[in-house]
Amino acid sequence: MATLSNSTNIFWQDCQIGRAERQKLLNQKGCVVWITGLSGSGKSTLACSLSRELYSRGKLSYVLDGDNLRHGLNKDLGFKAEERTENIRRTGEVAKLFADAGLICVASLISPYRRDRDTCRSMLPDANFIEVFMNMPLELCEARDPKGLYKLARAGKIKGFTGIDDPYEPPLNCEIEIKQDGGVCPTPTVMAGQVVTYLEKEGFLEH
Ligand SMILES: Nc1ncnc2c1ncn2[C@@H]1O[C@H](COP(=O)(O)OS(=O)(=O)O)[C@@H](OP(=O)(O)O)[C@H]1O
Ligand SMILES: Nc1ncnc2c1ncn2[C@@H]1O[C@H](COP(=O)(O)OP(=O)(O)O)[C@@H](O)[C@H]1O
Repeated sequence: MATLSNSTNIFWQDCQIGRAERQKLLNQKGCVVWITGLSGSGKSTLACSLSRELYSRGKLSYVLDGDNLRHGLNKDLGFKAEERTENIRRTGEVAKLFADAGLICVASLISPYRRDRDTCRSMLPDANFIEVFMNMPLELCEARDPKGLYKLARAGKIKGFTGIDDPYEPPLNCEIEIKQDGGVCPTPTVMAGQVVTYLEKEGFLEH
């Protein structure tokens, strides 16, 4: 990774129209819904379903998907631990800006390391960071394998694949946990409903 020098002599610039005004306009409160879990656990599926459900209620959201960000903003980053850390940090900073814009920002990344997720949490007022853990067994994710990546990882053709030969650290204190019920995965609509219920209860869907 390139070493960047720190900026000096910089000053924060305030503006008359701020977060409060934007939130009033949108009749909602900006926040970050951070979805973490193994590849294939259903992060993108939940993110899209949630965004659709919020849209149908007239609420503005924006999805930051790990795979998509790696096509642009984070295209210079690979999957070494320090590159994942930088990937999460940058995404956290962007998510913070979206939340400041008044949007419900839905970030869906594996984000395998607890410390990196906690760093993003610390960028926002605590209640505004909602961590959603896709608690799906590795066996299920591997059986789904929609991109064939687990197969490649098992064959040793991808090194450092999360859950196979790179660690995933589950959250210790997440706000929402999505898991199987009696061995059955909830449908995308039910998963999204669980998050919407939380957002509603915590007052994010009104000003
Ligand atoms: N080594 C390795 N480990 C894990 N995942 C890998 C790897 N190589 C490629 N991929 C693909 O990259 C997607 C994960 O990108 P993320 O930005 O979410 O990863 S991370 O948060 O930085 O760990 C992930 O997408 P999802 O399957 O949607 O999670 C994979 O498709
Ligand atoms: N709740 C669900 N019920 C059934 N299949 C699901 C569910 N969530 C995700 N899937 C399927 O599992 C696969 C992986 O989902 P995806 O959202 O791409 O996971 P991730 O973003 O975590 O890699 C996809 O084929 C998707 O259709």
